[in-house]
Amino acid sequence: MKSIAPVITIDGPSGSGKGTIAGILARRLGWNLLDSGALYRLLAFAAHNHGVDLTNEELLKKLAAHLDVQFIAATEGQLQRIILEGDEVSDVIRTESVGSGASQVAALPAVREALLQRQRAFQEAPGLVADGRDMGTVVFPDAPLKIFLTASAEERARRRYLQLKGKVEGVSLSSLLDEIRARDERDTQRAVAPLKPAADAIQLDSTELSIDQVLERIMSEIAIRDIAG
Ligand SMILES: Nc1ncnc2c1ncn2[C@@H]1O[C@H](COP(=O)(O)OP(=O)(O)OP(=O)(O)O)[C@@H](O)[C@H]1O
Ligand SMILES: Nc1ccn([C@H]2C[C@H](O)[C@@H](COP(=O)(O)O)O2)c(=O)n1
Repeated sequence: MKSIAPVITIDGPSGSGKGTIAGILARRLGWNLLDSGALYRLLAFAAHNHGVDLTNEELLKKLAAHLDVQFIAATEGQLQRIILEGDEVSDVIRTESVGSGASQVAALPAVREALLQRQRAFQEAPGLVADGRDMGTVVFPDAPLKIFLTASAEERARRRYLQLKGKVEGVSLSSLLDEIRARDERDTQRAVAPLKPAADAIQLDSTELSIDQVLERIMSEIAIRDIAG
């Protein structure tokens, strides 16, 4: 009988630290990693390249179903790499404007449906750490550990500012805060798979916590559940 690999889901708003924590956790456990936000970002980026309007649900659904993407797992000293249609796009999909486009296409039911199986295919042995907005509520509802990671909008904007300062020209704290609030509004208010904690999720506010403190809390939940062997 095929055994089902365990999944740890980490959902939460933009800038709460999901991707950072999920990446470290996956490496520490030796598990697979699903950065589901990257799929929505890739779709928005590909739509822009192919001249597809971000409101054209029918065309976006087709594009999502045929997205030619490759995730190359992180190695010692090298972060995960993402290849779209043969080109490395790991960095270019991380801008706030691609994030905003991703948030728009993510509100379309046909797009979410088209990406569902692609996300579930990441559930392979020995286990999966999946981060996004609906990992615990929709994509992996049976996950044995679900984390809902938050932080205040001000702290998330501050973190993003520190991340982008010196790399992106003209970045400002107040515009980042506005963009984060707009994205929160769209992600929590949409009709399909809105951002919300699963009923059985552990809620973790990281506003006052360091990355190591967040990891420590999650590792203790993993130990309590005995899910990582
Ligand atoms: N607890 C923390 N304390 C301080 N900085 C943090 C913490 N967690 C994450 N960060 C930093 O905040 C920034 C945003 O984190 P990250 O990209 O992981 O957020 P995210 O929730 O995945 O965002 P998005 O959903 O937009 O991809 C990164 O620079 C990261 O190093
Ligand atoms: N499971 C997911 C993951 C992401 N999205 C949407 C909403 C986000 O604003 C956008 C970009 O995600 P990020 O890379 O910032 O995590 O994609 C979603 O709806 N569901």
